[in-house]
Amino acid sequence: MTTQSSSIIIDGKLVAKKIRDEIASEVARIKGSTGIVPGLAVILVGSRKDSQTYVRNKKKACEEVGIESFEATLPEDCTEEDIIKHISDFNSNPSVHGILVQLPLPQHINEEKILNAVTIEKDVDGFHPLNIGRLAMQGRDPLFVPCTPKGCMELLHRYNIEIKGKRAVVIGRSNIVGMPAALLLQRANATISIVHSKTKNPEEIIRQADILISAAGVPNLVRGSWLKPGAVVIDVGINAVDDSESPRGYKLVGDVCFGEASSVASAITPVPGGVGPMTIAMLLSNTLSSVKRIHDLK
Ligand SMILES: Nc1nc2c(c(=O)[nH]1)N[C@@H](CN(C=O)c1ccc(C(=O)N[C@@H](CCC(=O)O)C(=O)O)cc1)CN2
Repeated sequence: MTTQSSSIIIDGKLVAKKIRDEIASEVARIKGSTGIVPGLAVILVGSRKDSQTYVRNKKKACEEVGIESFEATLPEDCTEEDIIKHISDFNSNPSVHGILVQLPLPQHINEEKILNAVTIEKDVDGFHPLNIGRLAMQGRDPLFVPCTPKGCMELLHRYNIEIKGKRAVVIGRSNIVGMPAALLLQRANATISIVHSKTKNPEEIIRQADILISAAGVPNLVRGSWLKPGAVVIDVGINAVDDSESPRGYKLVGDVCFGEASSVASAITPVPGGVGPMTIAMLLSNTLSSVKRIHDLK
């Protein structure tokens, strides 16, 4: 007889709501005691529907917690200089405590040049090379940690999942998720491996994971049989697949076959409703830390 266990579902939507409520109280306390209103500036280039939705959701989340939002929307064919001009204005605007440039940028724009222009003190996305460099170094601390990987770590902490001494595998090595997620797990004293598109026998490495963070962007890549029984699975993938039954014509699925994995893992994040909502909650959290640091508030 085989016993089928089922895993704890890590509810990112619920945790993100709790964090937003905590941030709203803090923002109200700061406003009440100092009159300072935290401000977040978002720069959107082009007209990608998904980016427009994320930016709209960021503005709405700011509004709900009492953070003032600033926005610059630029056309697809704008120049790097146009974007940098807006960044410079926000860098020197004392009402703005956080600045982000929504990614991806159009092909003709040099992402590195743009991200380097955001002052490190307001880099609430944590993408500036100085912040990433500090994250990678022993004994140094970044001013900000990228939001999605920070959200993954927050979920592990809030569900009391021990990281120290565990074997952690990260699938994907992107600058915005995979690489910083691996660095954060290492800083939390896990032993890490990174699996990527050129890795030989990825299943063999993934099967060793006590904690798996998948950020591959490939729908249903990870099968239940690839997991170590009892592993904790954090699925960062948000992949749209055709679905004629959905009004949108598509549905969102993760990198991990949820049905198979949930009978092997001890805990797992769903898609949607897992890591995604944590990204925006962590952005608000970084903006709150920024206003506190800039104004030397407790
Ligand atoms: N400058 C940045 N650009 C991008 C980032 C980022 O952190 N900074 N991350 C992603 C997009 N992103 C935020 O910008 C983001 C992605 C997904 C979600 C989310 O809540 N997803 C939901 C599903 C939403 C849906 O139904 O469509 C979920 O997973 O439950 C929030 C933010 C790339 N660009």
